[in-house]
Amino acid sequence: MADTLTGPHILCTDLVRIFTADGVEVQALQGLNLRVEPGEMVAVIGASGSGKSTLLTILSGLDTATAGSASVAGHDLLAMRSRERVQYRRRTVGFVWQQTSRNLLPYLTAAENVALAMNVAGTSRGAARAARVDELLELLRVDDVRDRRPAELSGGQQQRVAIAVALANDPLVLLADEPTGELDEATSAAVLEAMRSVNEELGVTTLIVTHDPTVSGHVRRTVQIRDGRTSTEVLRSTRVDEHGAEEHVAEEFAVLDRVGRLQLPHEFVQRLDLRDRVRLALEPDHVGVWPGSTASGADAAAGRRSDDAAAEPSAAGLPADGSVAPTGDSLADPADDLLSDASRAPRRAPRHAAPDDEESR
Ligand SMILES: Nc1ncnc2c1ncn2[C@@H]1O[C@H](COP(=O)(O)OP(=O)(O)OP(=O)(O)O)[C@@H](O)[C@H]1O
Repeated sequence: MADTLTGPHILCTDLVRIFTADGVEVQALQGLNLRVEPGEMVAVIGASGSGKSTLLTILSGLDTATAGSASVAGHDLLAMRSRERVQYRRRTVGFVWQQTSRNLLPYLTAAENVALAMNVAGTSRGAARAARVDELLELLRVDDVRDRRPAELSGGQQQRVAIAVALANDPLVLLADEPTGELDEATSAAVLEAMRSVNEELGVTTLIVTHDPTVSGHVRRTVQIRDGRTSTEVLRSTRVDEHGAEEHVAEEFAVLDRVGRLQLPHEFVQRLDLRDRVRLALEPDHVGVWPGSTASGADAAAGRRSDDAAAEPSAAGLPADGSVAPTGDSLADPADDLLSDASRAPRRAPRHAAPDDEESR
């Protein structure tokens, strides 16, 4: 299928990957939804075992999902035949892995590694290829070590060269799996900044998968993955206040899937002792959620009136459009057993727009 510049560059819908090991099924991805627009730079962050590598392996064309759909730059990853897969991996996407040995050949210099990627894909020759190698090494600020082999480079230089290799064939999408996993904090920050400037200068759509929460400080959008699903998102932006001063703002949102499911943040669930089933109330601009498993929870919900706008410590309020700003981790699937006829109580939507002092972008 031809590449496309219209529509999302990454689109996963209800993506499922089930592994079977020793007769036991493991659901690594449990209906994951993800949409990344052209030119975006997004970090997917999650704890160990949450399904990050499984997602990236599918997006890179090395594995296929059990169910659902996934497309990258117009390529349907579940329907792709082997010939298209080869072209896809050579030209449409570029990869940066955590281990240098997976990114670079040890017996080639930095410049030769970049040139090899073009040679394999047959994308350019002669002077054009040499010029492209120079351009990429300069862009990644490793032109001064172009004639060194990987073992003669620092960890940060190795990853910069790896990024140059990944970009050699001008991919539409750059996929990175823990690209800073083996680097110290300062070097990680420098490599992430290099990826950010590549994203801005070349417009390549970039997806970074990592367990490192500090990566979120280098991207505008962070998607949290938990138990094989996307649970929350943080969007960072810069606003100008009424005095003309710039402030960085981070807003956190719960992710609502196609059928209306969301994961309540773990801290909300714990604070209100929500379990088994909860009560819901639809209000003009939000949805209220109350503990439903005890008589006192039911009574509390039933006793509230819709003109009571005071803050109420035993309920969580969610705007009807799902654009809430819950914080922290989330639990899987609390919405499956929701009761729909709860009594009503309005609540100020806890929309969260806190100034962000970190070096947010
Ligand atoms: N080939 C496999 N066979 C069986 N189970 C697997 C396989 N690959 C992954 N899993 C399981 O799927 C789940 C998700 O694994 P995955 O590697 O995607 O997580 P991750 O978020 O990348 O974790 P980490 O940060 O530790 O690499 C885990 O429970 C893992 O044990």
